[in-house]
Amino acid sequence: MKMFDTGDVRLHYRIDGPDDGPTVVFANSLGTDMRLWDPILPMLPAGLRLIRYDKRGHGLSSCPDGPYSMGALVTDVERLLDHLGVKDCVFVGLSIGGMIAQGLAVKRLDLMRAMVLSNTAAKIGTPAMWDDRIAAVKAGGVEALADAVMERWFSAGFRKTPELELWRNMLVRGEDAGYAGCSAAISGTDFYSPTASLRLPTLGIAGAEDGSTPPDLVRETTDLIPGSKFHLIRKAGHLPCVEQPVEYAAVLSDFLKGVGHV
Ligand SMILES: O=C(O)CCC(=O)CC(=O)O
Repeated sequence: MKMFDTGDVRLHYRIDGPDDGPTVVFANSLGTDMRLWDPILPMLPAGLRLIRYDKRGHGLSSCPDGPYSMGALVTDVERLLDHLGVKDCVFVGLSIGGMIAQGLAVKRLDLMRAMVLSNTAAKIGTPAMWDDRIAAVKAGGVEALADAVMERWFSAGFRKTPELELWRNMLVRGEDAGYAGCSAAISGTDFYSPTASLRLPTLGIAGAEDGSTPPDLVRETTDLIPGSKFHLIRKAGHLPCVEQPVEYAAVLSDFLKGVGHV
């Protein structure tokens, strides 16, 4: 467990693997922390330097007053990667983490060899939808949204398993202000034009039962980048790294090999 003060926020991060290994950076979704990646990391090729962090308002990172902007979320990870001397990483972002990936690629392509846009899009939802969600969190906390979020995050099959409770706990025990702050950042983001200008190896991953970023939406964003690849994971919702970790790790490992990272 490590902490880095960017000047604006204290970010909790963790590094697994050798200091000199090819670097893979993971950015997680709204309402989750870095444990989102626990199911897949043991299945990735040995020798990688795996960097995870909790974005502002999430996990063990500090929770500045909101609302947040996408620019601030991108700058947070940019400063962390500069602090760690990262260059040439593969950046894996899920949902809002995938928006951060797009923003970072536009701003600092020198940091990235390739990116994975998992269960994400250039634009997610509408400002009115996010306003309603932020108002609901302010009135009743994230708990007020939790049952609906579970329906979007997980397939019907997974929602019947005892493991669901763990992920629901992660969501509702997070900071309400962090959830609302990051919701505002998503609301204000439309990356269609900047993402279409990107030229780097990109893999899109979607879950067939994703109620937040359905496969067509993920594909539309991935297709903005010429030469990108796309993979659909069946029997999974918004968090396929949780529901189908073996397939997710295999697809990611193949991509890492394809871009010469292993
Ligand atoms: O998961 C994210 O980062 C944003 C997309 C979303 O709204 C997830 C959800 O449906 O709760």
